[in-house]
Amino acid sequence: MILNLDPKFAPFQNQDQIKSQSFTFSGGEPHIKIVPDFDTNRKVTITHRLNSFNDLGLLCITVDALRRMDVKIIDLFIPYFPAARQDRVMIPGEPLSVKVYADIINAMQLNKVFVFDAHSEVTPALLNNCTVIPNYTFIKEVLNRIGENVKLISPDGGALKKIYKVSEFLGGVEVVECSKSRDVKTGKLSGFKVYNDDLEGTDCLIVDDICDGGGTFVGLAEELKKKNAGNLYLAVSHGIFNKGFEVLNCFDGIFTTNSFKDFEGESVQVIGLDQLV
Ligand SMILES: O=P(O)(O)OC[C@H]1O[C@H](OP(=O)(O)OP(=O)(O)O)[C@H](O)[C@@H]1O
Repeated sequence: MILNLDPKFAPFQNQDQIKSQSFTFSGGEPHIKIVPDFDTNRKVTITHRLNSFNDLGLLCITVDALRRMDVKIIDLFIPYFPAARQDRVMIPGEPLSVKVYADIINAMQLNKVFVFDAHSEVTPALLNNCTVIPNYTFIKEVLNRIGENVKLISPDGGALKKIYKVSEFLGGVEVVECSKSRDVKTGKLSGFKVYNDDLEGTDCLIVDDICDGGGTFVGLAEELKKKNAGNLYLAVSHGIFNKGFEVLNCFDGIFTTNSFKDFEGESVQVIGLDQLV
């Protein structure tokens, strides 16, 4: 049975649904009332866009409520894993945030945790019983929309590990490897390299897990344009887009899923996870 915690994010509609109402008390604490009209011997899958500690609070009390109703088997589907990029301590004094979230979720003793296109191998390594849902069907749907005559562009080493698997799934679409460098002291992006000189007129699809401010992709697009690439497209599993879409106007098409939020009316094509999992 499915228990959706975010009314705007409701995948798995073809399965039996548990009714609930969540709200926030005036003091800021989350609360939920689950309608106890279902067979608690059945497995419950909670779906939740868990983007922050506030969302984690609602998840914690929901699991508590289900346990008090004697639900034994609980799965969790959280497409975007918060702080997945804080998967290493770069300088003393920083937290290992991804582990903090993982430890709290592990303490809930869930049956399975499903994450969509995890940022790195650290997230599934830290989470008990974690299954990572790959981005293959998402990228396949993007190619359905833009055509298959493109090269897949991997922005950096992190993306590279995954993009060859995407290519294999798609029947061997060509991959172009790239790298980005950061200033050691400030962590700011300082340069990009594209390891393919034969891109004249070639349509390119940059594939990555997250677009946050977009600096990675704007910088890479400039390098691709220097090589006279054709149309440029961007596909990211998790769209944060904190600087909006104006900064990304070098792209002929931007694609994401609704793992983080909805982006209604924005200059991005959102492919719902309900179509992909
Ligand atoms: O839109 P932006 O603000 O440019 O951020 C997007 C980039 O950030 C993440 O990688 P990150 O640089 O954290 O990769 P790393 O873990 O390999 O350092 C993500 O995988 C993208 O490549």
